[in-house]
Amino acid sequence: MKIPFTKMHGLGNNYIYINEFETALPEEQLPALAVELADQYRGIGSDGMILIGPSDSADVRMRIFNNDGSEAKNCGNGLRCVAKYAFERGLAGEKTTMTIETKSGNVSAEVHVKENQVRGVTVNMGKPVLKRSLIPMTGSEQDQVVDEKFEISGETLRVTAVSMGNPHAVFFVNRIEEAPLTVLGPAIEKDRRFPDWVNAEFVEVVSKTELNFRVWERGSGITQACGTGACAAAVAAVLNGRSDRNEDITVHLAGGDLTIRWDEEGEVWMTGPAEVICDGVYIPRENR
Ligand SMILES: N[C@@H](CCC[C@H](N)C(=O)O)C(=O)O
Repeated sequence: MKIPFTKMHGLGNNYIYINEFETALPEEQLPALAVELADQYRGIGSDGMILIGPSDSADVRMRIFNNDGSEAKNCGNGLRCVAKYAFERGLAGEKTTMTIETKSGNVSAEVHVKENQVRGVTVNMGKPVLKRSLIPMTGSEQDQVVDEKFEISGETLRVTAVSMGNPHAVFFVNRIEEAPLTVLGPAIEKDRRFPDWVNAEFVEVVSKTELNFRVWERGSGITQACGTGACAAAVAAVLNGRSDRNEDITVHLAGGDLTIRWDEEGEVWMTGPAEVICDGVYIPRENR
């Protein structure tokens, strides 16, 4: 068996995309395939695998697997890449605004096209979920987790928790260079207070409209960018009075910038790039 694929990235957050309109993959093999593809030595190398397939409720469906094989419910950088792929390969007709089904609900994405190529994508990421039990996070009965004391590995931090369909723990730091990504990232990710584990984000507030950002992703470790994480960071900045609602916030990630806005109606908007790296055909290990 050979698997046609496209490698794409959004700000360096790269996944192997497989078109399920053309290629059927056995459900039980998906986690292992994600791990195999992501292996930079014997696979292709990536932060994980994303499937683009038919949907009953939207133009296309996205499924995302991290590089440890776990399946997540949402992926911001993935959504922009899926929109670009669907537009350029005619999966959503000629629509420049399309709907995408995810495991956390449907979203809409608008592609910005120049000379028949998608140069950027704006996604309405929907409303953030702030209720503690839905993040999910254990703890006191407090309804929302905003600037809450969080002790871990002998350090005392303060956490704001936001779900963008997937869970995020946001920690503000004074200087992004000092973000304890490798020291505390793995411990936060699997901390028992987050029953589904969590993506850990460190954020420096440069100004009300500018944030520096670094991420330790659940299931993938350090990545160059996390779209849902950038949305969570902007929401957390507003909840902590460090940014304003309805204002564009530029989030500087390791791989580049995203523009995030949490509007008056409660919707979070994300705008940023998406790029194709290459198309290819993968030969699974067992078939070599
Ligand atoms: N990189 C993604 C998020 C991917 C899933 C995440 N690691 C999780 O397990 O929730 C993004 O751009 O949002």
